[in-house]
Amino acid sequence: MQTKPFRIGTRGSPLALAQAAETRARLMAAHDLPEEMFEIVVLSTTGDRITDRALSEIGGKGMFTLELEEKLSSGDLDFAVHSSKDMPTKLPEDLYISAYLPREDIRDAVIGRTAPSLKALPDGATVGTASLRRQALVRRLRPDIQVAIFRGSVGTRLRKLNEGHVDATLLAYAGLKRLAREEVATELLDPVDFPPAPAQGAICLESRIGDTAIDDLLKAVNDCPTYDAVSCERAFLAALDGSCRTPIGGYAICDGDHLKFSGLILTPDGSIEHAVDISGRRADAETLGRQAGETVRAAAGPGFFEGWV
Ligand SMILES: NCc1[nH]cc(CCC(=O)O)c1CC(=O)O
Repeated sequence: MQTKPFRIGTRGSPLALAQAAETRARLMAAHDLPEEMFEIVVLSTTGDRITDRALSEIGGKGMFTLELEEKLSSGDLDFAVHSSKDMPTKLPEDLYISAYLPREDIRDAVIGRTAPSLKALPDGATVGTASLRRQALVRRLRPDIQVAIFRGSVGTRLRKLNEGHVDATLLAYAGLKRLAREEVATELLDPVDFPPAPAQGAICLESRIGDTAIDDLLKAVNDCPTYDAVSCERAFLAALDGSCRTPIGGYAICDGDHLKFSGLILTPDGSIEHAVDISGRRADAETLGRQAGETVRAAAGPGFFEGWV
């Protein structure tokens, strides 16, 4: 029996800490363990330190995970808690995603200052976001809207909005809910015309391959529909080479043994897009995601992924 506390790795942002606390609470309940059996170890990542540039400029996704993964590989952590959306599609060879917690709401929220919805924003309004996907999807609906790069924690972004730098900002509703700030949302965007980022709203747990004691611990809190849906979405991203430089949206929904996936890639100005819809057996979640990725990749042609940074 384990007597030392399990070491849970997390970033230090308020959202990351809330997610680590939720994970610990679920594990305590699933295994009837006291809080002292879990030590939350906070690490700062490159993505936390560099907040003045778009993520696509500083190298994209690994920026939020690298430092945690190094400490997992060296055995200094037992597992790490991540927003699945921030995970690169390729993981270090010795690590894997061992569990997904039940998914939160997948939608993006508008937090409007001068108007409540994207449609109602004034002509030429400015929306703050650093996400290429959100920029492209906003411009697709409202080509007159200007985009301002907006990074930092959820709290920082809400503060910048309230200071009047922009008319509105966009955030994952899941993050707002986990921070008990959902009342700031003025519009929830329908995934059909505003597809979320692959894996949005899902917390994942990453651990060492072959660490059976940790597998047994984490398996108890895994949510199978989330696992299949997010695996499909990540396979879609991987097939598109998931660079942060291409706006990509997509979401899978499990319905009994079935899974439906809708994906979209678009140019940064939202003027050209390629969409895909696919459905099949949940057991084939990853294959379906990969096929969807290959389908839009072929439809777009090689030139689509070049020509901008
Ligand atoms: N990179 C930031 C990030 N990573 C995960 C979330 C939200 C929570 C989630 O999607 O699980 C956010 C903030 C946002 O997009 O508003």
